[in-house]
Amino acid sequence: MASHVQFLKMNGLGNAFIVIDARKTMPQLGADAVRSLANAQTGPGCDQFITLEASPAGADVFMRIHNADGGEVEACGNATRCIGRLLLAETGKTVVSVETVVGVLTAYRGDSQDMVMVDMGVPKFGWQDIPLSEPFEDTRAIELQVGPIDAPILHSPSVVNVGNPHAIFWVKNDVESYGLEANGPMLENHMIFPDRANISLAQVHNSKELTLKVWERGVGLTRACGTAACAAAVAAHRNRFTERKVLVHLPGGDLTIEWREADEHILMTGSTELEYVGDISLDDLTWRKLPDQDRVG
Ligand SMILES: N[C@H](CCC[C@H](N)C(=O)O)C(=O)O
Repeated sequence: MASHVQFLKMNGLGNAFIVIDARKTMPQLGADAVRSLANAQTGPGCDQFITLEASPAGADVFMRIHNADGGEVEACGNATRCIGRLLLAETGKTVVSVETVVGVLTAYRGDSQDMVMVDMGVPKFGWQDIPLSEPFEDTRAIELQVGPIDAPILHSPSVVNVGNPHAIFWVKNDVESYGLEANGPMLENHMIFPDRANISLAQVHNSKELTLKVWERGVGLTRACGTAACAAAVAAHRNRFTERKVLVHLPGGDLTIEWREADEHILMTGSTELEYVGDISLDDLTWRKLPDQDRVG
């Protein structure tokens, strides 16, 4: 078995990924290795660790997603865009397919090499689909006593599943003014969320624009979260706050989200960045950036 593996350091609006292409050699990296590499103190650092594998469903690739805490999860919109960029360049096609544990997603070339649009599929709203531990018939507004951020709530929180679970708290003031870093762990692990949840604070500016701050399940605060942007855009429209197409501002940049009326699919468009190629020693997980001329593939 190879003693080293190359990786790509990529990001979608600052949402950081380490990408390993295991379609040729499958490196044995367990949860402990993921945690070590995802931690910027001990590795390159990332929010999600992405492993590319052959697709059993015949898609261009199977994308396996692990959060920085080592847990495997169902969806990652920004990573899907980054992998879409790699596949679009690798295949020369204008449309590529990415299989995940919750289905096959489609990625489309955008107006430039770094811009990618992903069809994230159809959202789910049933309380069992989120999932929630209690029955709520109207998941646009669930009753959740959460203390500190109750006060400025404009509207009870909404929950949506876009492959992964999301809760959106509608706030009146600047999303930076609620100390999400302090409230995040309590909300992520609230007993109402048996699978935990990704937590967003959303400030709606007008019918076409909102701002998000996200505490990601298994990660913490991130610069951007694609599935959160999808969930918030859908929940905002369901609450009649916005139209079906909105511009979502995140700390790392903007995403355009459209919840298409014809088929209820969510389309997410935004930029991606390939930062560098690196190399990891599988013996001791030490790593280094590779100079351009040493890149393979
Ligand atoms: N950053 C990712 C979401 C990761 C969600 C993950 N934290 C989870 O546990 O579902 C995105 O762009 O969609």
